[in-house]
Parts: sequence; structure tokens; C-alpha cells
Amino acid sequence: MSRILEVKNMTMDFGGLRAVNRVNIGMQQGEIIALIGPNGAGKTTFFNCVTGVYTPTGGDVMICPPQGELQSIKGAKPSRISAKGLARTFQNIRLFPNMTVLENVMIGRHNRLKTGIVGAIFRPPGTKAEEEQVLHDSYEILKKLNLGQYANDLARNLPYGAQRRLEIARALATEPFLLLLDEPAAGMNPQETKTLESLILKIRDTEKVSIFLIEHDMSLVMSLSERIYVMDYGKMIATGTPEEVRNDPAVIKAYLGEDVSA
Ligand SMILES: Nc1ncnc2c1ncn2[C@@H]1O[C@H](COP(=O)(O)OP(=O)(O)OP(=O)(O)O)[C@@H](O)[C@H]1O
Repeated sequence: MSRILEVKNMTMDFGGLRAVNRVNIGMQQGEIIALIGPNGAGKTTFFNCVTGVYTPTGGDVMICPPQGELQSIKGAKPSRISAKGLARTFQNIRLFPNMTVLENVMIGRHNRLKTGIVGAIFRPPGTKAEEEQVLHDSYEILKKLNLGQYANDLARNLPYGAQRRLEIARALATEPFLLLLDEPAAGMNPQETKTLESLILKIRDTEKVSIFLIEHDMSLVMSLSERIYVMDYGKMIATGTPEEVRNDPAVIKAYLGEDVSA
């Protein structure tokens, strides 16, 4: 297995608040890992620093795409990072509600197009073929996420769990090697969470995409993750297998707010 992500001593300060404090996280190709921690621990800020929403105030973010070379992406724009093969979803659903389900995925696919704005206006011969390919690929992605029957519905009319799956479909349309999911099960009912769980496994196994998730649903985290990182107040307080993390006194203390190991 090869290393695809290496975050070294990442620090993020907001004025006097250190939201992420010298965090180190590494990831191998094909892994499913999770970042957990109480509210305000710094998890989303960490994702924002990896995906270019913020430039970390300290440390570095290195990636090594499966067919690429080791490189730093610290300070790169989100669109550039996405083009390099890192895709993400957000804690709050960010779909285009008045566009169809298929159009939402086509937008995700857009950054794989060779034709730029000039092509879109003057429509040289290759443009039409490329557009048809985008349409075809987007529909295939929808089918993989069990969303084919909704293709022509407006995104806002989808059931909640399907909207969350659509966010994942749009992220997958960019052909990532690493997918970062920020609380994908938030607001889902148990049945939707179960569907999500098998979907995440399917994406990893059939699409060969590595998965990094932030999640509060502990049963989902424990059953999916090969390794878990635990943050509290910006610091990494534990790392290990689900079994190791579950029994770690520092983790129990962070969640319960008291020292149960005493
Ligand atoms: N843009 C910002 N400006 C100032 N402070 C921020 C900013 N973004 C996050 N913070 C602060 O950084 C800390 C970490 O927040 P973050 O959202 O990363 O936590 P989290 O672990 O994702 O929490 P949750 O599980 O509730 O989503 C919090 O104290 C938060 O208020």
C-alpha cells in the first residue's frame, strides 16, 4: 500500500484561538479512516485546511496521488486541490436545489472537461462529444449511488438521505483518489445510515477511492474505520483501531468530560 496523504504538524489559528494544534495524520491508499472528537474539537477546520478552504498557519499537507508524485498542497485553492484528486462533502448539504439531480452531478464532472469557456461558446466538433460523455458518465455515477430513478427530479425534492448521497455522487464525479466526508450520516435515520454504510464500502472497493470521514455516529465509525484519529481542543489525543480507541481513557474522558480512568 502506498501513502496518499501526509499531514505534518498542521496548525490553524483564528486570532487567539488555536483550532488545530500540531496535528499529524497519514493515510494509505485504499484505507477508510475516521476523525472523531467532541463538538468544537477542530475536525471541520482540519478538513478545511486539507481542502484549501483555509491555508494552515503552520505545518504542511502533502499528497501522493496513486499515479502522481509527492507534493505539497498547502495554500492551494480548493479548485486546484479538487483537480488533483481530493473531493469532499460538507457538514451542511450544499446542492444546487433548483437544478436536477443529473445536472448536480454534471457540474461535479465539469472540472474533468478539456473544453473551457471558449469551447462552450464556439462549440467546436469535440465539444458535443464531450458533453455527451459527461451526460453518460454522470448518469452512470447516479446509478452506482442508487439515484438513477431521481435523475430528472429537482435536487430539493429528494428525500434527505438521497440528497446526502447526491452530494457524494457529485464529489465522485471529479474522479478523486481520496474522498473526505464531513458528517455524512448527520440527520439520517437508521435505515439511511445503513444504506450509507454499504455505499461507502462499495465506493472504496469498486471505485478504489480511499475514504476519510468525520462522523459523530459512533456505530458507523466503529464498523467502517480501519483506523480512528481522535481530536479534542485542537489536539490529537488518540489514534488506533476502533477497539483501541474505544477503550482509551483519554478518549472516554474527552467525550464524558471526566477522568473515568482515575
Ligand atoms: N472561521 C473561523 N473563525 C474563528 N473561529 C473558528 C472558525 N472556524 C472554526 N472556528 C473555531 O474553531 C474551533 C473548532 O471548530 P470546528 O468547526 O473545526 O470543530 P468541529 O470539531 O468540526 O466541531 P463539530 O463536531 O461541532 O462540527 C471552534 O472553537 C470554532 O468555534
